[in-house]
Amino acid sequence: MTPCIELRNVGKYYDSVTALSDLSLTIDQGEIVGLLGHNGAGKTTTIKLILGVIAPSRGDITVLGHSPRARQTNNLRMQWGYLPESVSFYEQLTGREVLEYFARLKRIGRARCEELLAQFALSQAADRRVKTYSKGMRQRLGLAQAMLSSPRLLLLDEPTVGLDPIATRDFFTTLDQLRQQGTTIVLSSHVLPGIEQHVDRVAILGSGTLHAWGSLPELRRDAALPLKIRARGNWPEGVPASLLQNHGITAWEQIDNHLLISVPLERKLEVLRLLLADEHIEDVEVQSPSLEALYTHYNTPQESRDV
Ligand SMILES: Nc1ncnc2c1ncn2[C@@H]1O[C@H](COP(=O)(O)OP(=O)(O)OP(=O)(O)O)[C@@H](O)[C@H]1O
Repeated sequence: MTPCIELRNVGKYYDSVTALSDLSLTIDQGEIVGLLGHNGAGKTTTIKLILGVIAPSRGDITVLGHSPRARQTNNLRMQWGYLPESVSFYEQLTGREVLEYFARLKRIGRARCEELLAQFALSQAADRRVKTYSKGMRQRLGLAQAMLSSPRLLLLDEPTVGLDPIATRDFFTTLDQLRQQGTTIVLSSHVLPGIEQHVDRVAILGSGTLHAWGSLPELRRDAALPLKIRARGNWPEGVPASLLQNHGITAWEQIDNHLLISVPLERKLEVLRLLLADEHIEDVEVQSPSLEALYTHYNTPQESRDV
């Protein structure tokens, strides 16, 4: 597959501040990539470097085969969508006027604006001034602006900030649809819930350094965090030692008629077989390490990791 974005050993320094150091990523066309990290991790810097708004201090960046700062990229950039971290608009303009203003800059017709106003539930408020919009409405207007050109590449900096749960869900549904149409999407976030099912790969950044890069199954394998198995059973005299202890499984606790077991990934099937062979078991649930657990793991210094 042709890469859409390539960063090779990219660093960005501001005097004594290292915003990003030695970042290498290859992002394929049509994938959704999450840039995750705390405040100051380097997410916005990465997005600005990909956009060509700032130049790297070292390393190389190519977007669709060109340097994002090369002159021939100007036309290509018209087909990219970008949502900055803090969206601000001309407060005196209406939502429709704002969108039409950006549409004119990108030589896009009004029909597309109407389509996006409807898609982001702003049609009814389209003739109200932006200064009367709630935070969520501004964010939705920003997203509509980013999607004006039906972009092949969409860069979104903290897109779900200010969105309520329904708007967040709708937003991710839109991203899934765009991915199906071949759009490459890079989104930065420090809000993890909700992202997991929608990203193909994540880059976990901390203090300008890449801590982890891969799909969630890859990161789960690499992190080797234990699985949680939750079983419900009806043992008349408590959980018998023969069920787990006698098999060397010690990380478990019983709360009423629930068993909470922590096992290494490679023992999953063995433990499931043991549980399913027990006549008192009524239900079994397996929980893979969540994105939150992986994020915490990779943001913990290696020497302090408890695995
Ligand atoms: N123009 C600049 N001058 C000096 N330092 C900068 C500049 N831009 C970014 N930095 C520093 O680079 C580091 C990374 O910043 P960046 O904005 O990329 O982080 P971020 O992950 O997007 O954080 P946040 O979630 O808070 O937006 C921070 O320490 C920031 O202070």
